[in-house]
Amino acid sequence: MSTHSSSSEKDRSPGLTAYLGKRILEGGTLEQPVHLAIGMFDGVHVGHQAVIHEAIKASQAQPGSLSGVLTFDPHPSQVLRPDQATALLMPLEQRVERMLEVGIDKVFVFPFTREFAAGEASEFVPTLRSWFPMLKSLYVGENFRFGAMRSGNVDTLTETAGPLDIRVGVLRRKSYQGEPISSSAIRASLAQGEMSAVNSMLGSPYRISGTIIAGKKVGRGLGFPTVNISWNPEALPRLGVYRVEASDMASGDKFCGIANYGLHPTVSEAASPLLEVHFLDGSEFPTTGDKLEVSLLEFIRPEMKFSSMEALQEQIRRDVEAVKAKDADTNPG
Ligand SMILES: Cc1cc2nc3c(=O)[nH]c(=O)nc-3n(C[C@H](O)[C@H](O)[C@H](O)COP(=O)(O)O)c2cc1C
Ligand SMILES: Nc1ncnc2c1ncn2[C@@H]1O[C@H](COP(=O)(O)OP(=O)(O)OP(=O)(O)O)[C@@H](O)[C@H]1O
Repeated sequence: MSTHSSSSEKDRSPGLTAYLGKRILEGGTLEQPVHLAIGMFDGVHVGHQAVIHEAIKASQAQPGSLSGVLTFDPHPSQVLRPDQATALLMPLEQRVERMLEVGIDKVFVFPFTREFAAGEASEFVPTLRSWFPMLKSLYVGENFRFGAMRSGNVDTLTETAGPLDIRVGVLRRKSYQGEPISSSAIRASLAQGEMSAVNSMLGSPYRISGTIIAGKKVGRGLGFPTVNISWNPEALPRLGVYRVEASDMASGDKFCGIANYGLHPTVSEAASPLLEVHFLDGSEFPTTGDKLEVSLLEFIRPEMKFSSMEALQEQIRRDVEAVKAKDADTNPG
């Protein structure tokens, strides 16, 4: 995307937005050879990463070219069936950040509209060419569908790209335990608390980032002080207790911890789930206002309503012992 784009270039690319690092560039076409991975990429899972790596490899083999991801926002389900919209694993900003971490040069976000969805499949590649005049290659998974009624598939893509001298790379679907990895499979495992499956399919621990907000200080009375994280995901993890690793986003300091994601029905039932973390080691803990990243490593048990605060306290004591033992196993010495 040219930073010096003229107004006529802007006219030709309605709303295509490119993210490069933290900088957001609006409008313009990309006047540079580019190799593109295409898709929604919610979660940026291991299968998505394989597709993205193909675009990176292609650009490395062609000096002077860029690797890019072309993705869409909002999610098609929000536009086409808003009453049953897909609950996403991550907001757009986190998705873009993950794709940049994976090593892509730029992320291009195109607004997904009903009009775009109704476009003929045969027009898809020519449209891409109008946004990226020097488009060299495209990478998708074998299940990629596009165009009106999802009528376009990898064959349509190859047939329409060939005459424009654009190479198409199609990747076999990556699997986990014999089943294809997909954003939907990860959402289902997350709802079941199957963190080993979630984290394996994602290729790295499921991460939450949020600011620490003030709590009611009940945890302190229980003997297990917690920090509350402001976080409202679309795809909900199973309510319960987790072994976590927390990282202070300003200092980078890491802390082993135990978290409860739930409604804390024993104390007073909350209207919506809250994530709270009790740190197990260190002394200078992050506090209210700090930004924290929390990785959910393992599901320990479901949240329960206890008959007394003493019973809850006793259970948390056991949870903490269990988590410390697992941490010791994971990081011996
Ligand atoms: C490891 C851990 C496990 C917890 N498990 C439960 C539980 O099973 N049921 C429950 O009602 N509350 C549970 N809680 C939540 C406590 O009730 C919570 O710490 C307290 O409500 C904190 O409120 P505050 O942040 O406003 O001080 C748990 C908290 C922690 C840290
Ligand atoms: N397991 C996989 N292995 C390789 N490529 C994949 C895999 N899953 C998806 N892709 C490809 O990655 C791109 C983005 O995938 P997309 O987000 O559209 O689908 P998905 O992960 O299957 O999600 P959903 O479950 O929501 O359909 C597409 O090109 C798709 O074909």
